[in-house]
Amino acid sequence: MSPKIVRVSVRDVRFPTSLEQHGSDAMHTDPDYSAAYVVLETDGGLRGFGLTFTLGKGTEIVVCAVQAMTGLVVGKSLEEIVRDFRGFYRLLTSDGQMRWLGPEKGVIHLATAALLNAVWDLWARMEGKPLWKLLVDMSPERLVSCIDFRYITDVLTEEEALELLVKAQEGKRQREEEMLREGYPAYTTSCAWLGYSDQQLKQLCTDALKGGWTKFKVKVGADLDDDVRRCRLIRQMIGPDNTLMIDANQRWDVSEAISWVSNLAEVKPLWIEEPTSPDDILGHAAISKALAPLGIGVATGEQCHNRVMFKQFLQAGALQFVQIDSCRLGSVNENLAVLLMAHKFRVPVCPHAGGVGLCELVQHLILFDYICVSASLSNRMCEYVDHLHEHFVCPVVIHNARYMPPKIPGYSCEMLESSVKKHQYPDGDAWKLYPKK
Ligand SMILES: C[C@H](O)[C@@H](O)[C@@H](O)[C@H](O)C(=O)O
Ligand SMILES: [Mg+2]
Repeated sequence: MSPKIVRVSVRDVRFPTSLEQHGSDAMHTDPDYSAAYVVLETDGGLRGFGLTFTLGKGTEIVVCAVQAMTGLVVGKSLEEIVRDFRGFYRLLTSDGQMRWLGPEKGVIHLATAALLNAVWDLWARMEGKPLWKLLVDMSPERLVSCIDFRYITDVLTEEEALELLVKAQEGKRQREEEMLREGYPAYTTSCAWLGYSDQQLKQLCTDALKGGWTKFKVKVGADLDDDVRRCRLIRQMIGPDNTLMIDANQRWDVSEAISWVSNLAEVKPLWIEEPTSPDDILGHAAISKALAPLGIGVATGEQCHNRVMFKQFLQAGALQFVQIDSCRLGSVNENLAVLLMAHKFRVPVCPHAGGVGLCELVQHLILFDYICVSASLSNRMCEYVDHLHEHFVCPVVIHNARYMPPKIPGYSCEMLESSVKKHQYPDGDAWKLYPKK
């Protein structure tokens, strides 16, 4: 008997990370890492856990959006959902009235992600597998049946997607064993948030180097002199052979981005991330073209709201690194579409992670990408941020700067109930201590 979803609960959970400037960047100066946290309850007692990531204020709006959608989920059995997962994805994203609030972007899409992440978690638990393994063991036919190809068939048809997946079956077992043995390479963003002092930067960088990290991302974009000083400092500490990336979080206009980044070329960044508006595809293309001679690529995706946007970024040659996000796109379903398009265009995927729960979630997707889609580690790495893992039942495991594949069934985003209770906004005990925003 397939479990039937009988109740959906959603809670507003916030962590006061802004107190210590964790997560700060040129546009988000005081983020409180937060989540709309969803629990699906079934008649058999099995539960599914999902979330979408937010920065504090406004999480209550996402919670409301999830509540508005629960009628589409309650009463469905897991079997009914996954038998036609594409249809279920469409049901959530194409409701004749609610789609007006998106479509497939903004708050309503974040809510879709939270709900669908919980459904995937439920499915993986039901099968007794971690999500990445559920995906790895699925047939190519089953995988493509989860994807909504609407609006992307000019670039990727279902038949082509199937072909790509069938081709990538070769060597799959060896890659799975390799991942279980060695893990997936990661980079760290935790050393150089914008609000950290030079002293902190140095200390965190020293610790990270000791811990085996070789790839580092630095926040830039508020003040050029500060950026030059901070980036030189980090480059000096990590040496010429380690990798450095910079991230401006959408701070600049197009020409400003080109000149600002040219001024930082001496520190040899592999990429500039989110140089300008996340919606400006042609702007990113112009930046990519201007920076290519300097050997600097453009990375973006954490605020790229759907597969249609990614399609156009790829068509326009506007990015050289695709940064999928487990909570911005419509969960695994839409991420599968983007992984396959990126593979077709031969653009490496380097997922966005961090926040709260994003590392836990996205590790599954990138493991699947390597084992079953890209079959390559060249120019690829997954972001890692060292905050808030202690609140999860199955936190990520990092060894030698690599994500070790999770072994426990599910999608890894179940939080400890004690943490949820304590950080629930606005009544949790934690928020009795901290000033409310
Ligand atoms: C507000 C957040 O911490 C962002 O700064 C963060 O997601 C960042 O862009 C990243 O790439 O990790
Ligand atoms: Mg970023």
